[in-house]
Amino acid sequence: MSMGQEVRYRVRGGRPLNGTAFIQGAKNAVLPMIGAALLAAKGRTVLRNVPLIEDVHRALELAEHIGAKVEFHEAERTVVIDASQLNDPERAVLPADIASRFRGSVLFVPALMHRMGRARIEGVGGCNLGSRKLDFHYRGFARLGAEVTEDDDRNHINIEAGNMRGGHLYLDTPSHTGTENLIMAAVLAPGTTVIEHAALEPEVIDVIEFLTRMGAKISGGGTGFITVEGVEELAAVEHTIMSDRIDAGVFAMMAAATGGEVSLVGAHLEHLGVARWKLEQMGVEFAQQGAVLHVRRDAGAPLRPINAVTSPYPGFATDLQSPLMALATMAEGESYLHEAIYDGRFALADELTKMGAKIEVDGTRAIVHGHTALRGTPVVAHDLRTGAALVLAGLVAEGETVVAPGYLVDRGHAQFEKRLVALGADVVREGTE
Ligand SMILES: CC(=O)N[C@H]1[C@@H](OP(=O)(O)OP(=O)(O)OC[C@H]2O[C@@H](n3ccc(=O)[nH]c3=O)[C@H](O)[C@@H]2O)O[C@H](CO)[C@@H](O)[C@@H]1O
Ligand SMILES: C=C(OP(=O)(O)O)C(=O)O
Repeated sequence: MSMGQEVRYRVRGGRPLNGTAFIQGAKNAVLPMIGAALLAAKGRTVLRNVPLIEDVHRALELAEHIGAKVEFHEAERTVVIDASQLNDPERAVLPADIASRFRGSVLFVPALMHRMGRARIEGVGGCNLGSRKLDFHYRGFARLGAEVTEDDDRNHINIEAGNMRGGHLYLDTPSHTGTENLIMAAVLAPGTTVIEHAALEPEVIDVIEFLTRMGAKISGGGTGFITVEGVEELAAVEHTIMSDRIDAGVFAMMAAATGGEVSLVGAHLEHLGVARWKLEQMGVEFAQQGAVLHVRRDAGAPLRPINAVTSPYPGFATDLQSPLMALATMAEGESYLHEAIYDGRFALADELTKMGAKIEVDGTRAIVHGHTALRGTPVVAHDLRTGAALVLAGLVAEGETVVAPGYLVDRGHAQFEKRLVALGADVVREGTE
């Protein structure tokens, strides 16, 4: 990593978004798939529609660090992974300097356990959203036969895989990466594994499809009750990653905020779950035209306020709660938001307040008093979705909004500046990482 000037997004508001945007491949599908590709002891995996985001760069660095050969053909959005040489247990380490920059690093643990017999986790990152534990993951690995211990002095986690075998697992809440990680831990463990209270997110289904193509035996995806029959080995295969529903939701809300009309290539309305209905109630019009989602909002009609509570899929996605809060500042009346997944996602309220919004926060509930005119000012992206939400706010604010650190936006949105400029926005991304 070269340390240049910090990346920031400079946004000047007042232009409606119009035209066509390409929705990227899903961040939350590609990260587990890179982890899954490392389970294949022979051959080369080809992943298509890979988003050009920082989290993917970190994941590929991590894959190389543990001994995989990786090619990222960026123009083709294609990653080729050869994991045949993962045989040095000394390298079965997730070092803090890479792994603490993204949460998806924890998705490498099953491959380390199965291929190298052990895993050492020196750090796991991701967005700073309050308390985010990994206890479901570790408890599940232990029930499958691994020995999980923590270094008292440094908070490092050591996992000895030993003889893994199927087991009966459950999740306290339907954790997204928890479900993926337990499936990946079970696919090569002899015997039958049952995972109760599993996540239903479309990305989890896409990961199950990918693993199934590799030769895994998984049933019950999308039902909350998953059964895995362990197999002896998995093959390297080709897979095209589904489109990113959060990226699609952000672009739809940007079109709504600015009173524009956009075609989102690759976006699927059914993947938005409850978010679709909430946005329609606010006055956003959707039309699915085959594999293209058309979104418009009549600039002459006021945006209506909304109530939303975040919950696992198909509930309102927590990752869309931040842009919804920004959009709610533009609605005529009081909106109520309840963040039921994370206890630290309302740092955005203070940043929007700097721009002129009126938001009352009480723990994990917020009331947004709209409509308020927003004005541009320097604001802090505390996490990825806060960053995207502040860019959204900047698109309607008077004057210039400067959003930093831009790295957090780049963690999850590919070529954000280019795609927004193509829609007519005045956005400049400056600085280098
Ligand atoms: C890389 C990835 O896919 N990230 C997504 C994934 O994160 P991630 O998979 O980390 O989110 P989870 O679904 O696991 O988290 C849900 C809740 O469960 C808690 N929890 C989770 C695991 C655990 O072992 N113990 C525990 O207490 C978390 O702190 C959180 O409050 O799903 C989130 C919820 O849809 C999204 O916001 C993230 O974008
Ligand atoms: C919380 C998010 O990501 P991560 O789980 O990778 O931190 C997110 O995508 O908004």
